[in-house]
Amino acid sequence: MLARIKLYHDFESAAEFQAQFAVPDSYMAACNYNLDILLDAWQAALTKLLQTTLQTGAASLLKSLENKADYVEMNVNLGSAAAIRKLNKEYRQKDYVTDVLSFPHYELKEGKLLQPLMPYDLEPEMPEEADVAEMSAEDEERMAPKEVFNLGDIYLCGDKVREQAENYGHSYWREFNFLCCHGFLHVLGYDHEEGQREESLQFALQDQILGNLLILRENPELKPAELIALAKEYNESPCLPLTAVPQAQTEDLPADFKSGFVAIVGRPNVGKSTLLNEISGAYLAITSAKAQTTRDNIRTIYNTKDSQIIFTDTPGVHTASDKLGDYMNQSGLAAIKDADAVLLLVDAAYAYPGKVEHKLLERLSELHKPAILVINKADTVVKQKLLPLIAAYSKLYQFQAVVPIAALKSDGIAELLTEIIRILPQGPRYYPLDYFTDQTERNLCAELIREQVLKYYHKELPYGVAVEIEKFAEETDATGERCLVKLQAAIITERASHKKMLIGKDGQAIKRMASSARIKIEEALECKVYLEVRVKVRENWRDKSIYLNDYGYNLKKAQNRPLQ
Ligand SMILES: Nc1nc2c(ncn2[C@@H]2O[C@H](COP(=O)(O)OP(=O)(O)OP(=O)(O)O)[C@@H](O)[C@H]2O)c(=O)[nH]1
Ligand SMILES: [Zn+2]
Repeated sequence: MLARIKLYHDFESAAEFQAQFAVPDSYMAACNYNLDILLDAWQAALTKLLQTTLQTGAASLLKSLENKADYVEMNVNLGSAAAIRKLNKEYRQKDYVTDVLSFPHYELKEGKLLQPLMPYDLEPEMPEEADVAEMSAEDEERMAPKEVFNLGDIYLCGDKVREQAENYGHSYWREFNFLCCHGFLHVLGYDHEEGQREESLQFALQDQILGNLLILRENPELKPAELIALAKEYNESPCLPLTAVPQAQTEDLPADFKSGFVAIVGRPNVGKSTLLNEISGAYLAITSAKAQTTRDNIRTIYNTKDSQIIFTDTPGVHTASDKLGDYMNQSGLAAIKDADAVLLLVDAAYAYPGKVEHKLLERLSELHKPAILVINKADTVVKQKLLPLIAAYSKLYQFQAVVPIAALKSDGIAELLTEIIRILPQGPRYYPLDYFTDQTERNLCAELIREQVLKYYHKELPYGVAVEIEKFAEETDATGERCLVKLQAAIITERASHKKMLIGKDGQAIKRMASSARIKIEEALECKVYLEVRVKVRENWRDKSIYLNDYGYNLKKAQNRPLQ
């Protein structure tokens, strides 16, 4: 079984192609303005992408096709902005240019056929006539009709590839591959718009597939020699072999394997992020003594032989006073909706149910969610104090368990994990064993800088700060190990007066802050780091959707990509 790409476009010349598909000049120059060479190189890349996508995200489909299909293929159509806009209007009633559109031929859900495979699902293809009178056995084999399984079409808009690559500050190559991968996954029945679980799954797969192919955001643009090498590869082998068993999922799961999504919710400052870090054994979510530290959902994956738990740390639910606050609350509530179980975290010292807890419990009842009451910071009170507290909560909700812990001291974590696994449903291992978080290094660096801002500055200043990583460049040593990361970060603040305070007299304040941030980042990335920080003022950014998007606070992640 082979993976095969059918590549289509209706441009007349290389010049028209370059203009309409917004191809960077470096690509055109690399292939000497010969369109055939460029398309061969893209064809090679897309075939690899299809091979990896199928093996990573459609093992079940490949199993169904094993010994039946000779080719599993995808049509990739390269279109102008106008052509994509027309399709988007015609098929989705959306009158704007979008980046990629997908049209599946079969009904698939997450890489599985929803209906059994029928003989007519495969299309026979006659090989070109051999020009010989007598055929050898080998020729006959070659001349036998081939069975083709055509998955569907994606339409890619070059203008958008160019535009988004520029907006996200990565290469055209990364964006091109990202969008095609995104489109392929839609054709295979992955849909991030359906809910948080679907979103995690699709985005984790995207990361994993592009990671396997080493098509990373921080990589430079494709080099001319690489483009030529790809074109050559395509001419040598236009199709790539498909194996039905994906590399990452060869494990045989026990029949009673349990898995699920677990949301950690509660008011600000109860220790949600501390608990997440404790469970992951890594520092993924920044923490601080100040309330409202976490702004976004962060996931970590906990694996045992018989279970997989996907934890989501959420921003504390509070009374919001701006759009950022709304976003934070919605993130928390959305995590509950898609969870298989919920941990309601409360602080042992101030735990009596208040407005926030009532709101969260209301939500849990509406959705009939199994929940565990987790009383954190148990180290700060005497044991007797816990009993009346437990009684007060038990009146409000039928908890599956009540577990006192001290996240900061690792107390009670094992008991908590046991209780969680007990109440989880049977299910698959959603993520491969080596995937443990959706936190990216880039985002973690931004968060570690924000953590130091929370530590070094007071009053309302830190709450008005966002951090943007403008440059993330890596250097490797002779053995290929990463030895240096050069970071350029912008601290976004909402007022000119805050900018002054951030910088401080002679830049002392920002230097001190940046130097402790650098040390934290070096610990996290395990290599030397150069950090350059500057301050930008964006008036009232917390209340402007456009800035919230820019700084990564967007409920429809996919970095704000429209549904394809
Ligand atoms: N004494 C004690 N302090 C703890 C414990 N767990 C967390 N803390 C402290 O509580 C503070 C808040 O912890 P975070 O993990 O940032 O709290 P959070 O719930 O994530 O807060 P937000 O992100 O603001 O919603 C930090 O100063 C932690 O060190 C604990 O078990 N015992
Ligand atoms: Zn937090």
